[in-house]
Amino acid sequence: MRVQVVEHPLIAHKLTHLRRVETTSNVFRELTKELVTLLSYEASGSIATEPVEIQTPVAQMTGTRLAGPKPLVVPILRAGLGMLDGMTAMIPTAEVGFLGMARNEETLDIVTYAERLPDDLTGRHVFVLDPMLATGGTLAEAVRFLKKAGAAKVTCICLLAAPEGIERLRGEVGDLDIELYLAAIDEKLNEKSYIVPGLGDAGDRLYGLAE
Ligand SMILES: O=P(O)(O)OC[C@H]1O[C@H](OP(=O)(O)OP(=O)(O)O)[C@H](O)[C@@H]1O
Ligand SMILES: O=c1cc[nH]c(=O)[nH]1
Ligand SMILES: [Mg+2]
Repeated sequence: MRVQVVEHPLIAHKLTHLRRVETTSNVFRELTKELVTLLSYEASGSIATEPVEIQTPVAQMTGTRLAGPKPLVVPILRAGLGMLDGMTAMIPTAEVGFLGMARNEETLDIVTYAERLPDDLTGRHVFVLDPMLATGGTLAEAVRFLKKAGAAKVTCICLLAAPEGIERLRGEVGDLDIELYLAAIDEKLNEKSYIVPGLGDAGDRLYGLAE
């Protein structure tokens, strides 16, 4: 499993603003979109391409285009939905599927309450979007599900991760062909399994419940 923290001054600046308790939902949504756009540049580095013959106004040349099958972007509802626009801005031809997953805040069990994906994922490069990798339970479950459905490669894009979550992911699905791109790895999880220092509940902050 490849793990890369994308280091860039704009990512560090925007992430700091995102974390601040006084950042309102509308600004939080805008920053999330901008951060995903920056992260997706790195995260799409291994996307498959093929040569294409084109004519410029001056000459014929061999250019490059994305190879089929189309990449599939899968936000994990709810919070992952906040990352979708930033990603499709960069890969407008991608297909989009949805996984609705929530962790029970008492037991930390993962409930998959929605699934709307293409029937056959064979050979597909899937980009999973979820801002928070805390205990890793949600992402491990999502990766297992997508791989079982035939995905050839899974690239996960998260804003923040706890070291405990990365280790769990490595232990449970690290032998599958997966990559993880992050804006930062934080210090630890607290007693409620929230990321410290983190940014709080990403879904609540995106959709106004934290204000
Ligand atoms: O790594 P884990 O310990 O599994 O926690 C991470 C999950 O928690 C959050 O979602 P949440 O369950 O709060 O659902 P929401 O997006 O609807 O708020 C987050 O968006 C991840 O999906
Ligand atoms: O810190 C955390 C952990 C899980 N989910 C969140 O939204 N935030
Ligand atoms: Mg939540």
